[in-house]
Amino acid sequence: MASTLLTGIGELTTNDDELGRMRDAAVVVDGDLVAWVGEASAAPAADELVDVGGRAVLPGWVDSHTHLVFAGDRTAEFEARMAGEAYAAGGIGVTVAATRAATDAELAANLDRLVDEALRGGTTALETKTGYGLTVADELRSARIAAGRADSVSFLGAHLVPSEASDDEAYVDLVVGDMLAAVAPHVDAVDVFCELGAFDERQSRRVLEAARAAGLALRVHGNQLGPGPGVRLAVELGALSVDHVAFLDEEEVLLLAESWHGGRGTVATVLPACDLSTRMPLAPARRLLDAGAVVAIATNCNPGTSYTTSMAFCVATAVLQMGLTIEEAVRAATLGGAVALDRDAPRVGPDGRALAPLGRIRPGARADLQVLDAPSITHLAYRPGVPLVHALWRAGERVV
Ligand SMILES: N=CN[C@@H](CCC(=O)O)C(=O)O
Ligand SMILES: [Zn+2]
Repeated sequence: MASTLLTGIGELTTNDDELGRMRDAAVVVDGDLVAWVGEASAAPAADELVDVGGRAVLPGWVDSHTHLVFAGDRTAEFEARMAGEAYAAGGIGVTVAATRAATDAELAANLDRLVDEALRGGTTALETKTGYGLTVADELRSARIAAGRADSVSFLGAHLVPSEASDDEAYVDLVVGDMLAAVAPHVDAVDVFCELGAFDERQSRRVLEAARAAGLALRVHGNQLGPGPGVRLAVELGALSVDHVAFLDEEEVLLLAESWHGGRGTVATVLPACDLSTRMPLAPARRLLDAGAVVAIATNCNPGTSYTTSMAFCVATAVLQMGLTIEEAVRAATLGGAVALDRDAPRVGPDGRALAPLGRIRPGARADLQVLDAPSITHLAYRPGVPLVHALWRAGERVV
């Protein structure tokens, strides 16, 4: 692959502690990596030159929480919610029925459609989950379909106890037994919906401990619909992230912050579009940042609680309604997501291939760059709802 010099960058957000937010900058992309970052006047030569005309450049979005393997939609449920109905975990069952009835090709096509939609909106890396199959065969095909189409795949067999299960315990036995064994080769993490109406603390612990024993990373859906044990459990077991975190007391905020003292802790992932779509309180992202927690912003794209792939919408909401500065929100939606996926540093993939770090623009990082049709990242919140992706590179390849 030839090298490319991006020059004429009016504002460059690197997320790098030393490089910071630069003006009049240039970036060299070589193969799938960033090779050089610095002042435009000092840029080296490259095979190809792209002048971005004073526009802002930032890392591609890293969407660390989506549920994209599904069929059907839940428009009627959404309409009823907007007319005053409350959201309940049981709605997941509607999507489970539609997903089981779909062919592999239909599930793959829907996933491709959403990944492509996300890409056009500036998302260059994403995690997705199983969780709408809930049988060994349907979770396995969900994991297989997701693998290779997402940067990270989480097994969410513990999403809901399906209606055909004889009892909750028997279903958890299946999740930690045959289901986990079947999907493990295709996923890198295990997630659990730890919430009233889904899985309680003891059941969630069983799932997470089995995941850990299988050598997989842990994630938790926690404290979404009310106070609960999700955050404490996630921190105690060293989960990479606990997501939703809408209902937190001060102790839980501190626990999340302190999890980073002396090593890698648990990322608090906020899902602003989901909070709005379920008419729930917005997660206390400001309080979390003030306490020193590591925060990620993700879409939680799914047909029930958050049917959007737009990270830009989530960033704008975080700024306009959650009290984050634009720089904090952009960092949470790029580097924050990378940390939640444990991809903020070089890693080795399951096949032994080197995986370049995500979420920063600096030498050695994966060349995931978005060029905004705006002079600064401020426009992401200043002009909410306006599609601002002017150009996009993913792993060094120009895709927009
Ligand atoms: N909370 C659990 N799972 C999804 C909702 C899934 C659904 O309602 O279909 C979420 O993250 O919001
Ligand atoms: Zn979710």
